[in-house]
Amino acid sequence: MMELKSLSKSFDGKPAIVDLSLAVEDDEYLTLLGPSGSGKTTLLRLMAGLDRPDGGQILLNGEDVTYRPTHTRGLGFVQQNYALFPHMTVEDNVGFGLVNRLIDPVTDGAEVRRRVAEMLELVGLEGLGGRMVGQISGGQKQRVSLARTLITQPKVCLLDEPLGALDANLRERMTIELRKIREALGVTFFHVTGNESEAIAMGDRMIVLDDGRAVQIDAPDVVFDTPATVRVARFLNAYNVFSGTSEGGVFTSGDLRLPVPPGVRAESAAVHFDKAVILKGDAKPDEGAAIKATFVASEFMGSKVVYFFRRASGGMVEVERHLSSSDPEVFEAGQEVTLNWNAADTLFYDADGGLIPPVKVKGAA
Ligand SMILES: Nc1ncnc2c1ncn2[C@@H]1O[C@H](COP(=O)(O)OP(=O)(O)OP(=O)(O)O)[C@@H](O)[C@H]1O
Repeated sequence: MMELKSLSKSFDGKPAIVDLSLAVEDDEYLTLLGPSGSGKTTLLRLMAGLDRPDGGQILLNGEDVTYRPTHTRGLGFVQQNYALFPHMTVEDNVGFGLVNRLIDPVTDGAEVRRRVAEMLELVGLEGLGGRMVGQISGGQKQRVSLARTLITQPKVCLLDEPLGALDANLRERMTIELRKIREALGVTFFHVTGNESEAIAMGDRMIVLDDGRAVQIDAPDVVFDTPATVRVARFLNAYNVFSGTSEGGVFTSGDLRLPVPPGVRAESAAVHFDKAVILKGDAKPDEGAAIKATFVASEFMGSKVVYFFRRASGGMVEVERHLSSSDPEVFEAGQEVTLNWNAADTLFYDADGGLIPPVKVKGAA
């Protein structure tokens, strides 16, 4: 098990990691999601021993490794740019770490070949061992990079945006394969991503990093159902967020009016893209939340369609429909609609952006 205790790191007086604590369990798939500049790479570099923290501790199985050199930590690091040797074959790249490591190098050529072949098979590269790195595709380079790290049998494997350079199709396939490879080896993966769908699909748990702080650590479905802060809700790219004010038990944002428990001062409301129904013309909304909007555009994205509307009171709203549940609806540009959802599906956030724990309120279905 790896434990991070109150880690902090600043660059030129500007905090990059702030008081971050986390326990990474054995045999788990953790994803770290955060916007650009939130400190993801910095955190990985601290864990790997490539940078020193200003404060805090890193423990590996109870042992303090905070200032131990990288190669003694038993960690693997798959870097963003693959960092392969272009003048070597795939086989030599994969075997390199095994042959050249400082501690316990493998010197028996037959043993190296056997382990390289085993690893190439695991990552789906059998038959390509003799190719030069320049003669394989981006997705294959990604696998070589992974194989090269995994062959050294790390206890924890750090992956810095490992699928970032791949096209959407390949990324989807590798998402499934990474999970399978991890499960086959029983090694812990700590996978950094800026992509929210990747974080949901891959991990047993996800950590959301915002401005150097771990603002939420939970199972992916919990993060998606109840983002801990309004910034997380925005960042997940799955919620419409409305800024407003609360008075006398009512939250108001333009024409949106929603009951909130007395004394609650919500300043933002968020509703998931897939919660609203779209009512055309004069159709009366159900009780609950309703806003007037006009149709702007729609976008087909594989198994779903996303509709974009402009609110009468300003700002854009998105509604998502999964095509397995209905055929796509057709709207004309500028067509007036009412977006209507169950008030109980709304999350509220306070002035500091913190989630107000959901409670049943009057008017909610
Ligand atoms: N060596 C450095 N010197 C000075 N500032 C740095 C250094 N490394 C990172 N930073 C700063 O620390 C903050 C966090 O950077 P980091 O690279 O960890 O973010 P990130 O979440 O990995 O971003 P991205 O997704 O864009 O790679 C940023 O403000 C960055 O400018």
